[in-house]
Parts: sequence; C-alpha cells; structure tokens
Amino acid sequence: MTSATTVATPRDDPPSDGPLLLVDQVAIGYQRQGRHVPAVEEATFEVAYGEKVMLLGPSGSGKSTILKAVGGFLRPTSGRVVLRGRDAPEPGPDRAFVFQEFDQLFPWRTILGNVSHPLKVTGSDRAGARRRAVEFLELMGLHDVLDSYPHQLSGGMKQRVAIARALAIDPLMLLMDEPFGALDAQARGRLQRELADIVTRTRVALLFVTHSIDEAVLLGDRVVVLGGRPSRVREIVDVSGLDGSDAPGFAEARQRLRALLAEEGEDLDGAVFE
Ligand SMILES: Nc1ncnc2c1ncn2[C@@H]1O[C@H](COP(=O)(O)OP(=O)(O)OP(=O)(O)O)[C@@H](O)[C@H]1O
Repeated sequence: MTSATTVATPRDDPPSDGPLLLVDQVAIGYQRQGRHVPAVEEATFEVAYGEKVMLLGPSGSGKSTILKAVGGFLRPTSGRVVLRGRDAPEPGPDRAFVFQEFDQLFPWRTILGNVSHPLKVTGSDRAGARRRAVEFLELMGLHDVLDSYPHQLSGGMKQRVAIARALAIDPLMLLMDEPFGALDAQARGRLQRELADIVTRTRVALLFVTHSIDEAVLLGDRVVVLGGRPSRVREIVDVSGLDGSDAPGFAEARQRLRALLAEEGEDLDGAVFE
C-alpha cells in the first residue's frame, strides 16, 4: 500500500505488460447436500489497469460467485485468477469489496473510525490514517458527518462511506456487488455519477456486478454478459465512452445487452432501471 498517494496524483503502479486481472477459464461450484454443484462452468475475461468492467446476467448466473473468486474468498474448481501476472488465491488489500448491504459498516465506530480503522490495521500511523480517511470522506461529500455513527446516515450516505473506506486503502481494484441495488432511483443515479468521477480520478480498476443494463452501459468500459446453467461468458460488449444516455452508440449497446439477456429468459422489466 502506498499511503502517501493522493487521489489527485496519477496512480504510479507501473503497469505490467499483461492485464491487471486475468480470469482464466475459471469454473466454480458449491457443495450442496454433500455433492458438488457447478455454478460457473467457464469464465474467461480480463480487466486492464484502470478499466471498468461490469458483470451482467440473470439472477443465479454466477456474478457474485465470480466476484468472490476474484476477491480470493472462493477457490475455483479449475482455472486461475491472475492479478498482475501472479496467481491471487487469497484476499488482499489490493482488492477492496463494496457490497449492497447498508450494514457493512461497523455500527460501533464513527464514520471517521470506520474509514481510518482498516488503514491502521494495514500499517498507517494514527495521524496518517486520520488524514487519509478525512481526505476520502471529503471526496465523497461526507465532511460534516465524520463524528456520526452509521445508524444516523441514509442508505446512500452509508454506501458513500463504504466507497471511501474501500478507496482509502489504495486498492488496485474495487470489487462492487450491486452496491446501489438497494437505493432509490435518484440516489442511485447520483452515486453512479460520483463513482464514475472518483474512479477516473483515482485510476482504480472496477469489477462491478449489476442487474441493470443502463447501469452497465453508463458506468462500464466493457460488459461481461453471463448466462446459462451452469453459467459461462456469453459475450463481452464494448461500452466505453457511453457515459450518457444521449451518447452515440448508447441505444445500440443497450439493445445488444437487452437481446442477450432476453435470450437468457431474463425478465427485462425487472432487470432494467430506466
Ligand atoms: N453458498 C452457496 N451454496 C450453494 N450454492 C450457492 C451458494 N452461493 C451461490 N450458490 C449458487 O450458485 C449459483 C450462482 O449464484 P450467484 O449468487 O453467484 O449468482 P448471481 O448471478 O450473483 O445471482 P443474483 O443476481 O441473484 O445475486 C446459483 O445457482 C446459486 O444458487
């Protein structure tokens, strides 16, 4: 971890020749009633340094399963998760998670404490951890709730704290599992814009699970579409530069993703946030 790096400073990790992340022919299953049930049959895709890759697919298509394997929380049955050219079988501070649930913060710590605690655990001194936590909380517009507790915040504010906490440890990748899924449409739109901005500024790579076609197109550079039982990568759709619904190509990308999900029998009314 480079605790001196600020968000205003271009990330100085020297990009290796290969991608930041390679998910290479990964298959993953679960034990159910004593037998192995495959969940993901074959997943292969890459994430470049600073790239935003979205995982889109129907319910049960293995999006969260793949994210957990990338985070080092699930061991693939076969295939490899390779980060910066090396196998990454264990969790590490180079990959930070943000979940959908609003209760991912420590309820007994203040907002400042929630963000500074992981920094102390990973080696920062008290003053350095505080400084960095304040910096990222300010970036997420939370300067006036530093001494509040999680239960005093709205769902959107709690998700902002979770994002600040994840980014403050200076990860190479942010792994996000439907982080805005439980928010109302207005809060979701605002946080999507804020996330796009902060991800660009910090140059962190994003692997983001979503059910929403629009969210995938607006936030992503590429969309990995999953489908089938057990699941596999159906197609990888380039959506880079489509960061507004009026961008040329937005409607076509949306159409393509709709068609792919419809082939999976996905209930599109439930899947698309207009
Ligand atoms: N802990 C578990 N034990 C057994 N089976 C599991 C477990 N977690 C997930 N599964 C199964 O693995 C498959 C993929 O689940 P996963 O949660 O990864 O899909 P998903 O695409 O993220 O779904 P959703 O969009 O509904 O969150 C599903 O069939 C699910 O039932």
